[in-house]
Amino acid sequence: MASLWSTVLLWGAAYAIWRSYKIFTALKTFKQVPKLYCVVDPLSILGGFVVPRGWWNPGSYITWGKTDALYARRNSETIALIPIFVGDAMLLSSSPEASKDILNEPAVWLKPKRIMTLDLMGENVVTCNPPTWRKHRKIAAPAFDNQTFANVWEVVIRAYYQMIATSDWKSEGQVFFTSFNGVTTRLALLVIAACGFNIQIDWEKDKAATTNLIDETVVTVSSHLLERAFVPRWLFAVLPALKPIGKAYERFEKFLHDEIVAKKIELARDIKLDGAVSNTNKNVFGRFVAASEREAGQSLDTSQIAGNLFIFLFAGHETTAHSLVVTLAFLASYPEEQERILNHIHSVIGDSEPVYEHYSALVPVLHCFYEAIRLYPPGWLTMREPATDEALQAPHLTATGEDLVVPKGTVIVLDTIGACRNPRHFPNPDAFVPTRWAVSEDPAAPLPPSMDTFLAFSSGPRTCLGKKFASVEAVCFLTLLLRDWKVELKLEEGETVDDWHKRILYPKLEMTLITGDVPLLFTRRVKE
Ligand code: HEM
Repeated sequence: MASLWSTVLLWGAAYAIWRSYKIFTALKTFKQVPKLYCVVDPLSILGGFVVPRGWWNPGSYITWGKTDALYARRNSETIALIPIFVGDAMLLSSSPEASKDILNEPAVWLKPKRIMTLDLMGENVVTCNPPTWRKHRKIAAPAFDNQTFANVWEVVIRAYYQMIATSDWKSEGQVFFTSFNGVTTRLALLVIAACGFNIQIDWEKDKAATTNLIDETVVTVSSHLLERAFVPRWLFAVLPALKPIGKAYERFEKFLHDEIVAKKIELARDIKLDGAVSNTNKNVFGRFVAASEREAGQSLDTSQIAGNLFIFLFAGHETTAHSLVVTLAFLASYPEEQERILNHIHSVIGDSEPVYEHYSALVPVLHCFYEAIRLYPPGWLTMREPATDEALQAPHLTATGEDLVVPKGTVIVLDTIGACRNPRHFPNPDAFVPTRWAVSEDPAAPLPPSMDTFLAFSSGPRTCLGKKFASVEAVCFLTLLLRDWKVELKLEEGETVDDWHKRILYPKLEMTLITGDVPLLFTRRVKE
């Protein structure tokens, strides 16, 4: 027994000396920036799930409502997080300029290994680094073009009319949803399934067994990514609660592989017939496989194509759904903004149905979406690490004003919440002001924020591939919904709009940022 104790003590002492050395080195390395001590690396599984949030865990500092004070109080837009017991020191920055410089050089500032957990069905454009990333991006980018966006518009219109034909919306003039999140989640799923994979799912669950199975599979796969990414695979075969998730993933992967093989055969047949690889598919899936086949010698294999298609499902579903529900929550909170947008919608579409050609004229609707994403960015952080020691320079980046030297392999967390509420770039940062995105006719008025330093869709060569996909979806849905329905909050007795926001919109920071259930009241507008 005594020898067990002495072994434990010996190992404990060795660990303590090693940790002290690591902490000492980190303090020396990051001398230009303020420090924040934490129990464990806040972005590790331990930091995220085991150590509860609180002052003892700086996970809570990267959380809601704290970031402005975090940086302002320390007079620095970068902070070093120093874990005492487990993990490596990392930097946290809300500097839009430094983020822009980092994101502009994807071959220098790499995505860290921990992001690779999203390689669930194969290597893909989101997770890999240059030079492999260039190959994925070159093939994926053409799949997101005007033909795809026009298809997104058509699919949203179809989904909207299916939605308002359901019993929920048929009641006398007013509809109250205790959680509108379910509605936007269904919309985003239908759109990504149809435009991404050519899977046509109806708004209401189909009675036919085959359609229902596809619907269930897509819903299960897209809503259990966190478990699939972090829970060991063998547990999906053992634990009853995880078995249906494991099965859905297997089904979906098989479905993707079968479809890819079928598409490749179809394309090969087309080449034989007219010598060209078809590019007439409206959905991302068909365009993606065709783009890959055109890259003779550089094409992606079946698992890489499946990996990319799967990641589009993840990237395009929850993000868009939550952004839409938050936009509606803000428009319900600011009736005068809603009225302004409604007048604009009428001025653009008149009495006709909105068509994709209206999209660019509906830019004030898009600005509401941008402003909601600025305040509640679904991609709430971005991580990078330099391939070699790198120096960064930006206003207020460090407390001393010196350059920030980031040693090779150090993770820098680009704090999107902090950057999107940075008062130097967004005056009155916590307020919902969609007009800040518009170019004013008054030459003396400030310019709208630059897209290069707006991090909600990231920026630079790796900017979100689905930015316009999501924007078209949002503008079309908001245009239809606001044209036909007035959206309002239902405040509790004595509650202010601010109180409602704190109660309802307080977000959870998981793989993406999501709010609590958003209750909204819709009143049918009377046609004049
Ligand atoms: C409101 C909706 C969306 C938001 C806020 C959003 C945000 C982001 C952000 C912040 C990134 C950068 C991630 C990083 O570098 O770590 C990103 C990348 C990406 N997004 Fe989106 N996204 C949205 C919708 C979509 C949609 C609809 C799709 C596809 C259908 C999509 C596909 C992608 C892809 C493929 C990348 C990786 C690009 C690359 O690394 O080259 N996103 N998105």
